[in-house]
Amino acid sequence: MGNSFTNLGAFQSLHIVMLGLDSAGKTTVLYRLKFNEFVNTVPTIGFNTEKIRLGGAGASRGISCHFWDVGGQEKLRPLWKPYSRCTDGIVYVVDSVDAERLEEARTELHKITRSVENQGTPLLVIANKQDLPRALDVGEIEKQLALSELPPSTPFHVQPSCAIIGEGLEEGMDKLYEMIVKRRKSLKQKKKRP
Ligand SMILES: Nc1nc2c(ncn2[C@@H]2O[C@H](COP(=O)(O)OP(=O)(O)OP(=O)(O)O)[C@@H](O)[C@H]2O)c(=O)[nH]1
Ligand SMILES: [Mg+2]
Repeated sequence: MGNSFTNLGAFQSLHIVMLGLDSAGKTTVLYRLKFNEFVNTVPTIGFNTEKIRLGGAGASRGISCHFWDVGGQEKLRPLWKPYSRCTDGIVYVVDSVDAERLEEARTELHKITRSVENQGTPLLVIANKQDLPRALDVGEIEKQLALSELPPSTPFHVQPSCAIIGEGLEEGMDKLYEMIVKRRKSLKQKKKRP
């Protein structure tokens, strides 16, 4: 017997794209989720992709995801749009210490969520590097990224994390998964209506 969450997980793999400025910690998050250990990274030129079965004890446990982690350097950002097309969810990783570049992070995030193909796609913002002194808290990150100005159709959650030790990542993926399931249910109901 399964509930609607496990049923969704049994039949398909979720397509998740991971975006964010260079050095935010995307690749560290990717390999943390994949191997449950710290992997020393180099800047991503192009993208990394991994199929990952989520762990933890929450709603997303056992769910298969196909992650695309796209490099965040400025010259690579034109890749973000094609990689984020028709995904089930967007993970946007932010360096919570890099206050100077939060405005840039905000501009890029709003560009991607405004794109027609991404209307309604659930968004998980990872406020990463919370282990460092002077890391901005979730409320401040939410404000600086102007999340209240995202398109009203975009469900989002902000998750504090430290990708080095993996803190917060499972909770974040649970939230993203719950938003994805909710969206699928409402799309299904809309289709049923005459
Ligand atoms: N202190 C701390 N450092 C972190 C954390 N997450 C990642 N880092 C470090 O931040 C640096 C950049 O991490 P990456 O994962 O390579 O960043 P990225 O977002 O993939 O960067 P690009 O590939 O250039 O887009 C590395 O030195 C990581 O070890 C964290 O939670 N805390
Ligand atoms: Mg990378």
